[in-house]
Amino acid sequence: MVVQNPGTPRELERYLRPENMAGVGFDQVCGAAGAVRTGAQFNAAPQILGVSLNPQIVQPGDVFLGISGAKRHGAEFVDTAISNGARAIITDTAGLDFLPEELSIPVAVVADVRKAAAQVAQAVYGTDQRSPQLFAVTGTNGKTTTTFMIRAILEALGEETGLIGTIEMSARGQIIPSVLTTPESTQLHGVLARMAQQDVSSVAMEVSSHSLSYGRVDALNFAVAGYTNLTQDHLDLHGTMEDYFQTKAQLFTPEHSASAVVMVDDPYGARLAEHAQIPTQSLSLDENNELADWRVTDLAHSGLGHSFTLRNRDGRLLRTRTALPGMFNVANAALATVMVLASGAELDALQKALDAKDPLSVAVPGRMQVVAESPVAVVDFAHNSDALAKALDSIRPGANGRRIVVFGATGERDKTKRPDMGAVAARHADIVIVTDDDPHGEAPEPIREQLAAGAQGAIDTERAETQLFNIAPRAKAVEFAVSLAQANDAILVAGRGHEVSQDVAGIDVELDDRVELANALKLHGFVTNS
Ligand SMILES: CC(=O)N[C@H]1[C@@H](OP(=O)(O)OP(=O)(O)OC[C@H]2O[C@@H](n3ccc(=O)[nH]c3=O)[C@H](O)[C@@H]2O)O[C@H](CO)[C@@H](O)[C@@H]1O[C@H](C)C(=O)N[C@@H](C)C(=O)N[C@H](CCC(=O)O)C(=O)O
Ligand SMILES: Nc1ncnc2c1ncn2[C@@H]1O[C@H](COP(=O)(O)OP(=O)(O)OP(=O)(O)O)[C@@H](O)[C@H]1O
Repeated sequence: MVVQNPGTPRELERYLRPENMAGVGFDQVCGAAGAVRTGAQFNAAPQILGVSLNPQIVQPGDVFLGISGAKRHGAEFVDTAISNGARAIITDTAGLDFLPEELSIPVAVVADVRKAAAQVAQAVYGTDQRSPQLFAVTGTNGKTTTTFMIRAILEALGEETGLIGTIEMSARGQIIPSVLTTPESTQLHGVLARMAQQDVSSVAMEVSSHSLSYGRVDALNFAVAGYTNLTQDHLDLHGTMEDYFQTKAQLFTPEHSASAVVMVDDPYGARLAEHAQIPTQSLSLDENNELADWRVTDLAHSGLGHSFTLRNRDGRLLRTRTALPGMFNVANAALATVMVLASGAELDALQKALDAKDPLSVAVPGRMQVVAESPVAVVDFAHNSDALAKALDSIRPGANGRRIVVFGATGERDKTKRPDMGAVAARHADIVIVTDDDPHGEAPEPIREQLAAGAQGAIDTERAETQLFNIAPRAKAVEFAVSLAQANDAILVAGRGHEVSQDVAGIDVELDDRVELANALKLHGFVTNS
């Protein structure tokens, strides 16, 4: 079954199951997860065909995992799970209180259902027996881009590949829409078993800090884990940068990964490499960093892209290029290349694949996507300070041209980053237009005001020449940016990248920055690339 556009989460969930499941006895599943059967009346041990922790999308034959969430307990929804075909439930002691006295399916109890979920899924889907080789990429920025590059290199080497990440999942080129950056463990083991059935040999996967916090990647063994960088984001979940770092660091332990490649150009990367618990190769963009195992040297810029040499301390070298703009994409390209090498690829074969197929120039939807050349008009996914600064530095206006930026901030997510995003925009752009991103359930005006206050602070103290505007809705802000632009300017529309809708108070409104920007450019008489 090829799912190009699953219409609902239920259809997607159905796809994430391997085909022709023989089933595993519930007692065997409980044994694997350390779950203890409870209730004398529950003697049956049904065959389990799948796993879900979302009662709404339980599939017939599933074991339903009733987790204790931040807002609700999943066991509250056991009736929904049963009506969708759940054959058994595993929950915690708190969950038992929500179960009706007369229950038609067997129950087992574990101390922590989230932790047990990966073991349950592994037992049901047999991923301990058969799974593709896994590449994990973590870090604040660059995960999606690096995984796209790893997939492209592996394909250039002739492998059948899979991808799991923010934009999409894919198996042998078939696109499977993605809901989370890193899916729930219950879904991950299912999709990996499915990929193994399709003879996918290697999978490049994004590992978010949320997924490490919630144990979504437990019971997976990564051949190579890659670290991009760590800068401020997600403090709503982590509270402090130290907690954020320690969460990411879990990936670089024998429990999760066999080997690692770490960019050591930020202090957290340096710490990670220094205290490595698994074989780790360090990588730096600084050609003078003699402590790094791999360095980027002989950097040359051509057009928007770059060519460079990856040089190891032991004398090995690879010459390659990426057409993607921004020095950060050199970092992503270098990381992807060294990760593939660390997985055992031969240097000569890799060099030939890089030369023949140019895999590091792979287009990544909504990442530094160039919509027009004059003015330079770019849509990018930058949604934190570091990415915004780097994306703005990467767009080059012509002589005497200005940088114009349009951006917002997501509602109900890390609010602490907003003032700094505003300040960064004011420092790196000449015209700053704050607008809406995904407000979710938050009122959009205060979000814009917090961004604008940050920008105003930097204007008052550092850069009086920057002009600031606060404009909503987003389409109007984009059109306003273009109305101000001259042919030698550069416009960056940041924050939403590949996304095609905006979540306003729980309602998805159609909105694609690439379409809005192209339409506005045409309206004002500019030529676009589409
Ligand atoms: C903040 C966060 O990550 N929340 C996750 C967390 O939610 P929670 O603890 O609040 O769960 P809850 O809403 O109390 O629900 C508990 C249980 O009751 C069930 N329930 C709940 C309510 C209801 O009406 N009906 C119902 O059945 C739920 O299905 C669940 O089984 O546990 C849920 C179940 O495991 C996750 O689905 C949920 O992820 C939500 C969807 C989410 O948006 N997560 C994002 C932030 C995330 O994980 N993002 C990262 C990338 C971040 C980045 O880099 O930008 C990712 O990997 O995608
Ligand atoms: N190595 C990097 N360092 C800093 N910024 C980067 C890097 N790579 C990409 N970026 C910036 O971050 C944005 C997001 O890139 P990408 O989607 O590859 O990262 P991500 O880690 O997957 O992000 P997210 O977790 O939010 O989906 C890009 O649009 C770009 O502006």
